[in-house]
Amino acid sequence: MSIESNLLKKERQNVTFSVEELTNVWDGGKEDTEIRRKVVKVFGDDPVLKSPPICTMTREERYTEATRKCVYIFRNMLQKNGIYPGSKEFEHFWNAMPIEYTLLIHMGAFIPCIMSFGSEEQVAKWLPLSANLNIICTYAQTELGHGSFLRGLETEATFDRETQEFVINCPKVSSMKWWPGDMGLNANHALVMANLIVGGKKYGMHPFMVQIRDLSTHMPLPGVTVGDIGSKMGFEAIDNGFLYMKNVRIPRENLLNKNSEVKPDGTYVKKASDRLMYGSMVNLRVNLPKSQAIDVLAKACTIAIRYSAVRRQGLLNPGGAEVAVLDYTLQQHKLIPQLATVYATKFAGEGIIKKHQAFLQNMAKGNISDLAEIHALSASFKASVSEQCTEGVEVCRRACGGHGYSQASGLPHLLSKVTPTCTYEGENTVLYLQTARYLVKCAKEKAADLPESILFLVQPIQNARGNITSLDNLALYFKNRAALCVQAASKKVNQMSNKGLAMHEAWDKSSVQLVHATKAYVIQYIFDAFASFVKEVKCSKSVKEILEDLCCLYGLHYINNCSGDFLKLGILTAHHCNIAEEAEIALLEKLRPNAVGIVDAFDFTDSSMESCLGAYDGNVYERLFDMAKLSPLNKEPVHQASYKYLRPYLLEGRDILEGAKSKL
Ligand SMILES: CCC/C=C/C(=O)SCCNC(=O)CCNC(=O)[C@H](O)C(C)(C)COP(=O)([O-])OP(=O)([O-])OC[C@H]1O[C@@H](n2cnc3c(N)ncnc32)[C@H](O)[C@@H]1OP(=O)([O-])[O-]
Ligand SMILES: Cc1cc2nc3c(=O)[nH]c(=O)nc-3n(C[C@H](O)[C@H](O)[C@H](O)COP(=O)(O)OP(=O)(O)OC[C@H]3O[C@@H](n4cnc5c(N)ncnc54)[C@H](O)[C@@H]3O)c2cc1C
Repeated sequence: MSIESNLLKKERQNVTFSVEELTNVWDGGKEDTEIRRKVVKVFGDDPVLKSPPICTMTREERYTEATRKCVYIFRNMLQKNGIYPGSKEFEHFWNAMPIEYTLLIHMGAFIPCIMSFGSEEQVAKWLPLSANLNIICTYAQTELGHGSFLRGLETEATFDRETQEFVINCPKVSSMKWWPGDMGLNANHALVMANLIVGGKKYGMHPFMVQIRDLSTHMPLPGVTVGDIGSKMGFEAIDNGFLYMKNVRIPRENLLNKNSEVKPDGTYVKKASDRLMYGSMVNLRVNLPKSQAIDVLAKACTIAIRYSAVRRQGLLNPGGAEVAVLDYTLQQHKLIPQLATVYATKFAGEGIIKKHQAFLQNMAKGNISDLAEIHALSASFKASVSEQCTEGVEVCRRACGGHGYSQASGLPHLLSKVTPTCTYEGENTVLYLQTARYLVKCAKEKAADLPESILFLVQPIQNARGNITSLDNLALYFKNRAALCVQAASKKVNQMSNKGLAMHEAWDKSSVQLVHATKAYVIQYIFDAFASFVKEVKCSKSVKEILEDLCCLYGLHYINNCSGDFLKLGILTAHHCNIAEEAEIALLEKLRPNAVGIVDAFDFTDSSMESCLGAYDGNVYERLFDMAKLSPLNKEPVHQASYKYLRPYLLEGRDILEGAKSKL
C-alpha cells in the first residue's frame, strides 16, 4: 500500500461519526441509499458502458461514446433492469449516468415540455415516440441574437389558412436558433419557440413541433440548415446546435395547444395564462441545480479534500515531519466551507422541489396563485446556487495546486460543467432582476397578502439574544439583512422615480442594489431551509453535530465574507464580527478530522469522478503517472511532429555537441 493510501486509511480511522448514516441522511433515507447503490451498481457493472477516460478522447470520440451509451441506456438498460418512470429506481438513475451523456435536453427538457404544453392527444402522439427514441427532439428557444429577452425572439410561425399550416421562418441570421443541446447532430425534431402570427396579428412566443431531419436518412429537410455550433469551453460531448429555418411548413396541429390554439378559420383561442409559457423554464430551474451544480461541487470537494489529506507539502512545526496540506488552517478555510455549501444548497433545493410539486398539483386543478412565488424563488435559487457552486469548484481546483490544472484531476471537467449553469436556464443577473421585481412588489403589500416565505420582509426587525453563533440567531441576521436590503433598494427605486425618472430608468439606476437585495433574500432562504432541516432531521447525535457544524459554518463563512454589509446595516457590531471570525476558525479545526468522512458520505464511485486525485484509495501519484501514459501524445516513443520539425536543428545540435566533444 502506498504512503498516500495509508494516510487516507488513517483519516478514515479518526472519523467520529457513522459515514453510512450520513450517506443515508444525504440520500433521504436508508432505503434510498440502497436503491441508489443498486442502480449505480447496475450501471457500473455493465461492460457496454465502459469507455476510455474522457481526458484521452477527442471531442468527436466523446460525442460518439456519449451518444452510443445513452441510446443503449434508454432503449435497453433501463427496461432490462426494471427502471421505469415512476419507480424509486428511476429517480436515481441520473446519479448513475456515465460521466458524459447526450440526450439531456431530449429527456430532461423536451419531454417535460410536451407534457406541460401539449393537449392530451398531442401528449399521446409525441410522448411514446420520444420516450422510445423514435424521435429525438430538442428545446429550441435561444437564438443567435437573443437569449434573455424572450419578447425579442425573431423566429416566426405564420398561419396559412389555405393549407392549414404554419410557415416557420428565421427572417435574419440573428434569428436562427443557437445553443440548444442535442440539436446539432442528434435531433430530428425541434420544439421551436416562435412568434405566432395569424392574419397579420402577432400573438407572441408559442411552442411548435417542427420536424428538421428526414426520419430514414437523417438528412436535413428542405428549408432547414442545421449543425453543431463548434467547440465550447466544456460540454464537449454535447451537440449544441444551430438551426436556420426558411419557409418550413408544419401542420396546424403542431402548435402545442394545451394553453392556446389556432382554429381552422384562424381564430386564436387563449385557454390559460401567458405566464404558463414560461413553465418549462421554472421546471428546469427547480430541478437542474442538484445534478448540474450541487453534485458537481460535491465531487470537486471529494477530490480536493481526499487529495489535500494525502498531499504533503511543507512543515507546520520546524524540524517536524511534512504535513498534509489539509492541516493548514488556510487550506481548511478554502475547502470546508465548500462542503457546507453543498449541504445547504442540497437541502434548501429539496424544499423548493417540494414546493414546485405542490404548485403543479394546484395548477392541474386550475389554481396558479403561487406562480409568482415559485418563479421568484426558483429564479434566484438557480442563480445563487450556480454562482456558489461555480466559485466553489474553482476554489477546489486551485486548492489542488498544479495537479488541479491537469485534466487527470477531473477538476477542469467539473468546472467546465458547472460554469454554464450561471448562463443557461436564464442568465443569472437577469434572473436576480426577476426576483427583485417580486420582492419590491411584496415589500409594499400587507402581511396578510403575502406567502409565508416572504413575510419577514414586512415584519418588524427582531433583535438577536444570547449566543451570536446559534443557528437561530444566524437565521435572524440573514432575515434582517434581507429585509433591510430589499427596503433600501425599493426606497432607491421610489426616490429615483420621485425625482422624475421614468420607472424603467429608476429601475436600471437601482439595479445594483436590487440584485444585491435579491442575493440577500435568497441566502436567507437557503440558510433558513438548511437550519430547519438540521433541526428536524432524525439521526444520531454525532451526525446531527456534523450537520449543525456545517450549517453554522455556512452562515459564519458568508457573514465573514461580507461583514461590511452587516456592519453597514447595523445588524452586527465590530465586536460581533470578531466573534464570528474566531468562531469560523474554531469550527474549521473541529470539522477537520471528519473532512474525509464527510466527503466519503457522498458515496461517489471512482468511475463517476474519473479523477486521479480523488479516488477512494488515495493512490494519487501512481494514478497520475498511469493516466499520463495513456495520453494519445505518448502513443509512439517519437512523435511525428517533433521528428519532422525539430530534427534538422537537433542534428545541428548533435554535430555541435559531438564536435565539442572531439575537440576535448
Ligand atoms: C442542460 C442545459 C439546458 C439549458 C436549457 C436552456 O438554457 S433553455 C433557454 C432558457 N432561457 C431562459 O431561461 C431565458 C431567460 N429569460 C426569461 O425567462 C424571460 O424572458 C424574462 C423572465 C427574463 C423576461 O421576460 P419578459 O420580458 O417576457 O417578461 P417580463 O419581464 O415583462 O415579465 C412578464 C411577467 O411574467 C413574469 N414571469 C417571467 N418569467 C416567468 C416564469 N418563468 N414564471 C412565471 N412568471 C414569469 C414576470 O415576473 C412578470 O410578472 P409581473 O411583474 O408583470 O407580474
Ligand atoms: C451550455 C449551454 C447550453 C444551452 N442550452 C440551451 C438549450 O438547450 N436551449 C436553448 O434554447 N438555449 C440554450 N442555451 C442558451 C441559454 O439559455 C442562453 O445563453 C441564456 O439564456 C442567456 O442568454 P444570452 O446568451 O442571450 O445572454 P445575454 O442576455 O445576451 O447576456 C449578455 C450579458 O447581458 C446582460 N443582460 C442581459 N439582459 C439584461 C438586463 N435586462 N439587465 C441587465 N443585464 C442584462 C447579462 O447579465 C450578461 O451579462 C444554452 C447555453 C449554454 C451556454
